[in-house]
Amino acid sequence: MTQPDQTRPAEPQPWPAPQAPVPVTATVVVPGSKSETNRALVLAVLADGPSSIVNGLDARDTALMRDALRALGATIDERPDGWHVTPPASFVGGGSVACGLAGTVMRFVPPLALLADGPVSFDGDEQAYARPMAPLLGALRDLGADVTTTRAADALPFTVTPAQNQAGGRVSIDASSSSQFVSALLLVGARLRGGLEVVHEGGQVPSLPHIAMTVAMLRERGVDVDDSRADRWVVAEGPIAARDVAVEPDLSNAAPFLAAAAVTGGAVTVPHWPTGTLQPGDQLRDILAVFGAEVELGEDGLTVRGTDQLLGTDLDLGGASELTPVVAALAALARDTSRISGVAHVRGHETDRLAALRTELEAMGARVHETHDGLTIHPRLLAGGEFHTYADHRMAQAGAVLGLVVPDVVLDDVACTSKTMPTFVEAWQQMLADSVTEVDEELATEEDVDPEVDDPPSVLDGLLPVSSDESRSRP
Ligand SMILES: O=C(O)C1=C[C@@H](OP(=O)(O)O)[C@@H](O)[C@H](O)C1
Ligand SMILES: C=C(OP(=O)(O)O)C(=O)O
Repeated sequence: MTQPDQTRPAEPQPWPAPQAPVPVTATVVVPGSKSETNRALVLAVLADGPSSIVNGLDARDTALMRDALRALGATIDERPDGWHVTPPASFVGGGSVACGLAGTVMRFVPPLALLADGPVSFDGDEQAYARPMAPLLGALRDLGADVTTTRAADALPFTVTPAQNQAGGRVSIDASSSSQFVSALLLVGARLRGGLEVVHEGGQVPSLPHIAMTVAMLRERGVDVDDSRADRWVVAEGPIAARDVAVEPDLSNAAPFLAAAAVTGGAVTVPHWPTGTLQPGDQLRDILAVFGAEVELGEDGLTVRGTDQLLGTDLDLGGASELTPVVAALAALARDTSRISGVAHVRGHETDRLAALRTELEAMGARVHETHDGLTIHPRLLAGGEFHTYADHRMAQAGAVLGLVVPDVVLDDVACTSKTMPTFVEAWQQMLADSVTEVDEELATEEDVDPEVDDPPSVLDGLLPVSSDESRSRP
């Protein structure tokens, strides 16, 4: 059987988000981190020899990255024991790169074109044309490349024709709309003649933990990076050492599963949660705790237990902005008002996430106010209906969390989760099935110790049919 082409946008798939029949109680294994996988791939093709990557995320964003790197001449052999990456002897131009809707592809790959022997063209999904690119394209021009765009704005689609001298130097950029511009330049910096100094000039750079991840992964490969001053990074010229790596689980993709425990009063464990990590998703431990959940990092992984209180809260998500949609879903189900700040730039993510969240939560009955850099969410009794995902995997995650406790939430498309987790629906359904089994087993154990009960009940026996005009905010 031929495998579906993961690099294409998946056909939209409407999805009635399942309500939780019982408090969600399960162990959920989440696949590898998108951010680590795509950095590991880029660094492997820039390295001084072959590398292997174990537990790399296999999803649309990383399939696009693998194909992009192949278009530049790299060999990536996907074997059962991991991906084996051989860098090209020299980067080849003349090809075209499909970026889909992947920020890491549209930002991390164009600087590699500086090393190519000819022009490289870049295109993406229609929705990607709205994502900010201008600061990075400006930096590539400052490094001698000719960058042409086929639409009016400095955005996708575009072609990068390198100067052929592979010279580095100093570039100044405004990275207030995405940290990925900085990461993109740092990743290639050591391979440019004279290295690279990147200076940010503008408002606050978001997602700083993602830049710290880039710096750490460069240092792990022997690259000298000076990040001792705020808003300035200096990468010394030198080889990037080949390294065999294992990718951590994607902690941001754990968010909806852990949130499921918080909103239903259940308990979800995500195994293999790293005890030291640079993924911003690790902030979920603090975030879920301020919402009132119990959070425990132990040998089995991270366990989140819902309590009978989901509290409103004020959160600056500037460092972990990819969590905004799931956090907004939690806020809409909380007891009182929440304020999310520090995330003005998520207007340039897969969709304008602030507008999308306001629209969808208001349609369900919440009162939501868009601020200059976030959302104020006043919870109300919520009702189901069509929940639009805007081709955004994290909007789909938010809709799934809401659907656990609000009847009749129907996502217009759940297939967009394939961007970073093609197994999302399967994992969600398995989580709910495991929760039911867990409660059935508990009831059976009670029956063992109580001989009066002769017909062991199933938790499903007690499930009330949910009528479409009923709504509730807790199961
Ligand atoms: O470098 C990365 O891997 C990422 C950086 C962040 O981008 P922004 O700085 O644009 O938020 C984050 O939101 C995105 O999901 C992944
Ligand atoms: C912003 C995100 O992705 P991207 O890497 O496409 O920027 C995200 O995954 O939430």
